[in-house]
Amino acid sequence: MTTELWIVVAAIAAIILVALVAGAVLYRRRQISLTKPPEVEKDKSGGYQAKGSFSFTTGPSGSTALKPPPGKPSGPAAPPEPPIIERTDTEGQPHVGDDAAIPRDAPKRLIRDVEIPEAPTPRPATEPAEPAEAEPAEEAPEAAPSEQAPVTEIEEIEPTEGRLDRLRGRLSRSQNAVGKSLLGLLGGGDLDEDSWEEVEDTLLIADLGSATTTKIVDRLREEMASRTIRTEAEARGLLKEVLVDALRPELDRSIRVLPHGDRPSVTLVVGVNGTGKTTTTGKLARVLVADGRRVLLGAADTFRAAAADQLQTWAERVGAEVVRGREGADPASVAFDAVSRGIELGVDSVLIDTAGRLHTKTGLMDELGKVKRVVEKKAPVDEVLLVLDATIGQNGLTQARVFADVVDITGVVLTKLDGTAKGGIVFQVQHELGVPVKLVGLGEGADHLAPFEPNAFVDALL
Ligand SMILES: Nc1nc2c(ncn2[C@@H]2O[C@H](COP(=O)(O)OP(=O)(O)OP(=O)(O)O)[C@@H](O)[C@H]2O)c(=O)[nH]1
Repeated sequence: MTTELWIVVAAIAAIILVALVAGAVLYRRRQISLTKPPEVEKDKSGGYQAKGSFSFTTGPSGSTALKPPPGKPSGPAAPPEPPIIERTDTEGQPHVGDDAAIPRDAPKRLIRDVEIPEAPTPRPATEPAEPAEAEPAEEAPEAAPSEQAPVTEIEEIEPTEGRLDRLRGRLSRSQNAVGKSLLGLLGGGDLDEDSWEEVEDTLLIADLGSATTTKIVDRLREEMASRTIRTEAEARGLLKEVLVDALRPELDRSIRVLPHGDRPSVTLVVGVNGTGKTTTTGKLARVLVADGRRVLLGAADTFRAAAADQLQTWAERVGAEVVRGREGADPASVAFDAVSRGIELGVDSVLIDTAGRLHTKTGLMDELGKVKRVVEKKAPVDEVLLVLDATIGQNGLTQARVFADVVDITGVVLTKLDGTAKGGIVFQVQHELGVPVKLVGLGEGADHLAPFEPNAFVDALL
């Protein structure tokens, strides 16, 4: 009897023990699944690092014409000592740019929409084509479907010669009005003080600014006193001469985008929001490709996701390479990667589109300075193009001054001259900063970009 009781007690104890062990195992398993986040963290940095170096390769010419990096054997084992993304924000502290306003078209995302990155793709050193395909899945999950099915149809591009002549009709009508009223005033011969005041007002209204206006009026007065101007044709001749001189035709307006033999040229495109930086970068790429150049576009506008998509579309249309970063990535790192990639691929020109930034936000301006400095660790920046919206008038000059201080602009692109712009800002920017206007945007069309030529510009004005 007692023995039986002991057996029953032992059996119950054994069952309880088994249940306890099983419970503990299950509990541990649950715990393991809960403690996965560290791996997710690892993915984050890995995904970020791999991101910048691979473009969404689109152009067939780009992938077939891959050149091995200069002086590098193509052994697969070599660890990728090419710049594994020079991360400049590893400290995890708030940094410049954090005070930025929300981009104008930023989609609102709920927390459940934010996708955790996949496992990191190892960064290959020698065959870039393969991972480039794997990248899109990781990049901006909410982005346009075009990423899945890249547009590969490459467009025919009109030759660039004589483009300003063809685009002349697109210069805004308001500019013609300025020319007309000036001709009307000067064509009458001797001018009284009221008429000179009117000339002055007309120039001021056309955004020439007071310094340039005074200079032009003084010169006109001088010339009118020493010549006989009786007809509108004579007035036109004089006015053209004076205005062209004021546009400083001696300035070097060549765009430094040709390669250096062993490395591509590097161009930074900067400016405030919405001036037309991305559009201009795309248009410039078209011009270069039309001239038989290989181009890589760097989408360092990581602030506005749509800007990178927009640039990618431009790249697809012309068959250029593109390097873009994850939304919110460090723009300096993306720009650095774009240049590294351009060197690896042996392209002729790397054009880097930067995020629009208000010149009044010092944090954003510091960030831009950083972009340039970081890029220069890889290759010198040949051209810094400041894109100015011609319709904003005087504010353009203020912007130009600040940008010139931060990144040493080498040229200005004046966009939207087809709109309500008066164009007088050309005179001011050049007069004040000594930086030439090199290109003008004359519309939203892909080929609506032209070199700036003082003669043709004044002709259009008059
Ligand atoms: N009419 C006209 N519109 C232009 C010209 N250049 C650009 N645009 C338009 O201006 C708008 C803004 O151009 P974007 O290229 O997106 O400007 P962005 O400077 O890159 O903008 P952010 O990335 O927000 O800083 C677009 O609708 C362009 O089509 C131009 O020369 N003429």
